[in-house]
Amino acid sequence: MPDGGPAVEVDGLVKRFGDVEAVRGIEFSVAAGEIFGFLGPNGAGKSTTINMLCTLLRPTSGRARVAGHDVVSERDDVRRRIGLVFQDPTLDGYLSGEQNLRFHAELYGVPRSVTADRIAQVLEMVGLWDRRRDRVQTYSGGMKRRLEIARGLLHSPRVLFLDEPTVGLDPQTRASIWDYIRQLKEAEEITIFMTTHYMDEAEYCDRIAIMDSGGIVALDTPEALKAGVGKDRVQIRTADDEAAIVALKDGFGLEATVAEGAVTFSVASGEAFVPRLFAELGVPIVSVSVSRPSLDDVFMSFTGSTIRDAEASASDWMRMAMRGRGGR
Ligand SMILES: Nc1ncnc2c1ncn2[C@@H]1O[C@H](COP(=O)(O)OP(=O)(O)OP(=O)(O)O)[C@@H](O)[C@H]1O
Repeated sequence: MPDGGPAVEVDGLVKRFGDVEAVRGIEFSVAAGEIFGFLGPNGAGKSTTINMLCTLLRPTSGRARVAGHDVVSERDDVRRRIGLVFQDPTLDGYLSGEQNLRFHAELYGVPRSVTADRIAQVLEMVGLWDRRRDRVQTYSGGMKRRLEIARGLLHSPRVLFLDEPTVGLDPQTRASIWDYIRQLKEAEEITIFMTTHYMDEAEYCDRIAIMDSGGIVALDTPEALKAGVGKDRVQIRTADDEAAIVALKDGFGLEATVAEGAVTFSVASGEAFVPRLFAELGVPIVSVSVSRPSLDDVFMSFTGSTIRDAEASASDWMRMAMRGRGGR
């Protein structure tokens, strides 16, 4: 990558599948050394974008450069400089962890003289050195994912693409994978481009792009995105929720609903609003909590649904589509 150049540069990138425009002319760049997160509901176009950046899919139009090289005209240069960790595991279960890595090193032309050291280094980094001689089929889900990350790093890529690196793992394993990702950023000066469905994980990214219906609808740091929502979430427990909802509407012009067992609404400067609420609501308040906007609120404000609702409706749609095809 030319010194100081962006790790990923995308300009007017489009991908069409027949009538479906999966990616509609997106534009962004990722600086070297960033952890960049891609968020969006199912079908938003995230995988299609990543696949184009990884040279696995040819763009319909537009341009993308990864690690300083064009993904179409300099495909092999891009491939040598990227690491991939995708959702579908591609490890060989009959081989040991170490053998899997050795095989990959040969495939990528890692010089023989450095292979052993490099394998030891990445296995140590993901905490699998002690299990290196065991067959991969005896590994837990989390260990397999860690081995995949080690493999993605073996040839010292400049950009590591991670597609849902922690999906399906328990919270503890997710947390440890994130520890590795952060260590990695420190140790290898690598750029990390990832997709996730977990909002708490998106918080760890330096910047986030939210994708919806083939376009990028927001792109900024998690803090700036949250600040952009501009409103705090207030939840009150009251003696009479129905009366409180009416009083909020009539007295303050606020739309409230019951969520998580509490009357919930959004207001600018929530903490400053609370004294007024106690003084003027006219319905006894039992307790109150004020929270800053979360990335969920950001996602909601740009896509009109929570990421969980978006997933639920996508799976409902899939079910309906299956029924429509007689796949009941
Ligand atoms: N090979 C393909 N042929 C036809 N349509 C496709 C193909 N791949 C993706 N699509 C369509 O392109 C759109 C974007 O899909 P994509 O997989 O990129 O979304 P996504 O954001 O990665 O979703 P998910 O979170 O489910 O992986 C969808 O409408 C999808 O049906």
